[in-house]
Amino acid sequence: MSENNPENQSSTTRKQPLIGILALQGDVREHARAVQACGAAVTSVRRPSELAAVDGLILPGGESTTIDKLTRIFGLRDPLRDRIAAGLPVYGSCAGMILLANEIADPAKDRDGNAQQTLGGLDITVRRNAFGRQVDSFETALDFTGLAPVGEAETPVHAVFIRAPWVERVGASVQVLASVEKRAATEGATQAGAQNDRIVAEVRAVAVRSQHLLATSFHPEVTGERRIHELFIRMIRGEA
Ligand SMILES: NC(=O)CC[C@H](N)C(=O)O
Repeated sequence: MSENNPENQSSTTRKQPLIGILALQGDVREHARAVQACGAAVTSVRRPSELAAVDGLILPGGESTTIDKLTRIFGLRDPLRDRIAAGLPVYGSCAGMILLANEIADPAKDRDGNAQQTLGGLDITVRRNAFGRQVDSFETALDFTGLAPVGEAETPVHAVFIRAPWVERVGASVQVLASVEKRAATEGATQAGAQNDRIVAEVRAVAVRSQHLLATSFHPEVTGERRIHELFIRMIRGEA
């Protein structure tokens, strides 16, 4: 069988997958650059017909309340929910993670008291802007499961968090790929009294996967980190 004959190759290896970036608001260009750097084809998605053409979709970081509203204005909410439910591989970063979550612990409400909606699909509960005021934005080296080729050591991901959510609950089907420690030393421990002072750390999930859905609280697209996008492309190809 000739490797060069396209008919002899499976549909996933015959061509590079076409990856759509939901381009309503947020850091669309950064994701597009990251996808291109991984050698995959990329296109903007603003219409149902554009959504129908893609093999995988990225929900960028930005403002989840705005993206939520715009999906409805652009007639994309139901098509997005339908394709996610039908198994479309989707990667959401930051606001994109919020949009993929089945539940938001603290949804924003508009003037009429309507809570923001998500697209859902990923059985997690997220808390928006979760890391608190002092550390609204921060960078850290993060251990991330499953990025290194088999047999090679994992090396940390340089992760940038910008008013990021964390994951408070994961369903049974959801795998945690990375977590951070939230040090609750200063306020909590001092209040408990000097004798009992100790450093306590809460561990919070910041990268999760469930089958065809991948989400990170942080932004690999802004640091030149390509391994998360590569993982997503392998998921689309059925290789991860
Ligand atoms: N960098 C981001 O995507 C921030 C997410 C934003 N805090 C939200 O709730 O949508």
